[in-house]
Amino acid sequence: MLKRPGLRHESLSDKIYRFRGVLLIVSVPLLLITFVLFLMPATSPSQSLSIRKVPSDLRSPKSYAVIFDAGSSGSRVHVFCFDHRLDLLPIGKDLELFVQIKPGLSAFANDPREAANSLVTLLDQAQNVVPKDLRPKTPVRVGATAGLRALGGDASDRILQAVRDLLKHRSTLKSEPNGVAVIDGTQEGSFQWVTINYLLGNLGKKYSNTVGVVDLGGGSVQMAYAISETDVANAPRISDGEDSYVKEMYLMGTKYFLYVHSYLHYGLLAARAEILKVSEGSSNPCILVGYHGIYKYGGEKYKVAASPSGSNMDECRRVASNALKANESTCTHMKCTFGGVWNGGGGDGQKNLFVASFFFDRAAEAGFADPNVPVVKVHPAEFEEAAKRACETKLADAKTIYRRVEEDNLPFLCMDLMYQYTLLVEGFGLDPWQEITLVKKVKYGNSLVEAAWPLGSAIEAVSSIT
Ligand SMILES: O=c1[nH]cnc2c1ncn2[C@@H]1O[C@H](COP(=O)(O)OP(=O)(O)O)[C@@H](O)[C@H]1O
Ligand SMILES: [Ca+2]
Repeated sequence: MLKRPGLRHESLSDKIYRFRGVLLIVSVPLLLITFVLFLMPATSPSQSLSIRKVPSDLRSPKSYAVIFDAGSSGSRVHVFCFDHRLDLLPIGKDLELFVQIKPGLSAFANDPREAANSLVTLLDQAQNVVPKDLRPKTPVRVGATAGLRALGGDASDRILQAVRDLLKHRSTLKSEPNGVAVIDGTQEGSFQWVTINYLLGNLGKKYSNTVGVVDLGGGSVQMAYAISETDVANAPRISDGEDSYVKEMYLMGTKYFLYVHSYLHYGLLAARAEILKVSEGSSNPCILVGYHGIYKYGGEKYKVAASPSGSNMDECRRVASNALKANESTCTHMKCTFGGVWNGGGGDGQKNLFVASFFFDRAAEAGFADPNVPVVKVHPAEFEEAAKRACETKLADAKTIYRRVEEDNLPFLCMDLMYQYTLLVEGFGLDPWQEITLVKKVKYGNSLVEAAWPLGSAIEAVSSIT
């Protein structure tokens, strides 16, 4: 595991004896370097964050953080307030300020100013809950996820620049050098893991007592869980430019090795496009009968046509599975999820899985999770059962049966639920009857806090203030 470059001592010549003074001078720094290398792990997981409690005398008793989540389907702002022990303090009657709007920044691809302006109401509300004197000390971050990731290049840079300008002119909060940026998927996944484990009170415990997380966004899906140090050695080497599979983190005095991977284009809304591509040119077996239209995603348009005989769960499963490329891609690692991605090796850090975002939303809309209960235990099989029911429904009837589903989403209900089942079981290799926890919010003290990555980012932002 550890690199220990040894010093070779050979007692072969008088020369060495003659130059012993020089050797002594050279060997002291060499020994020091050897000692430093000895302390470093041989495999070098990319380090992501280091969170520690800061003694109260080093900082004010309260620290605020303002985190914007520029998601692919909407923008949100979260404001948190921490005490010196890094516990959450109330903001008003809640433990966070959380406000959201739709659509996300990527919907304004051709108009960066308009994109930035869409954040104004969020910014004003966020700033208003931070006491005036603390604003210049309060970090503000804007993390854009899959929407801008997929947009890429110039368009994304221009939007981010417009957001920087907005913050500069309209806020007195503290900007960090790289505070407005597209965050990479592994960061998003690890922040999500930190959020949930922080709220559950798991940080500082052994890795085997933490929970794993899956976050199904619109554009991408992330999985993250802690693995043992011995499993780190099994992590496949990755080529330049790829994200490393393992992040090393120091949280509340404990070192964790986090397996984390983000799958771009496999968020729920992006996957619709992938599934429609599989059936391109003909009808799609996942679409509720009675629907013909266009699906727009990421600046592209896809023809959507239901099969005249209606949607069919088994055929829908086939196209969903096809879109996931679960079986066809070559897996060069011991075990893969899909698309040739290492599965992390499993283990105790994954036995409890907290599954968030669209998994929760669709389960609630399909009627097998209570939308008013923020944490619900279910089995992947329930997504399949719900898919079966949805796939047997005609669009004309769906409106009255599924009152919680937004009209635009109705034609896709069979597809969404079947995709979610396929992703969990074929993609991530879960047992259909394994218990998983759907999560929207987590109880912390007497309040509920959003189970989303911004809290992890806020914790990092305030713990680096000294
Ligand atoms: O802070 C949050 N609280 C609750 N749900 C959230 C939050 N952030 C995102 N979501 C859920 O995530 C899904 C949308 O994902 P998003 O727009 O963030 O896509 P992305 O993560 O792929 O960019 C929706 O189901 C939305 O309700
Ligand atoms: Ca998200």
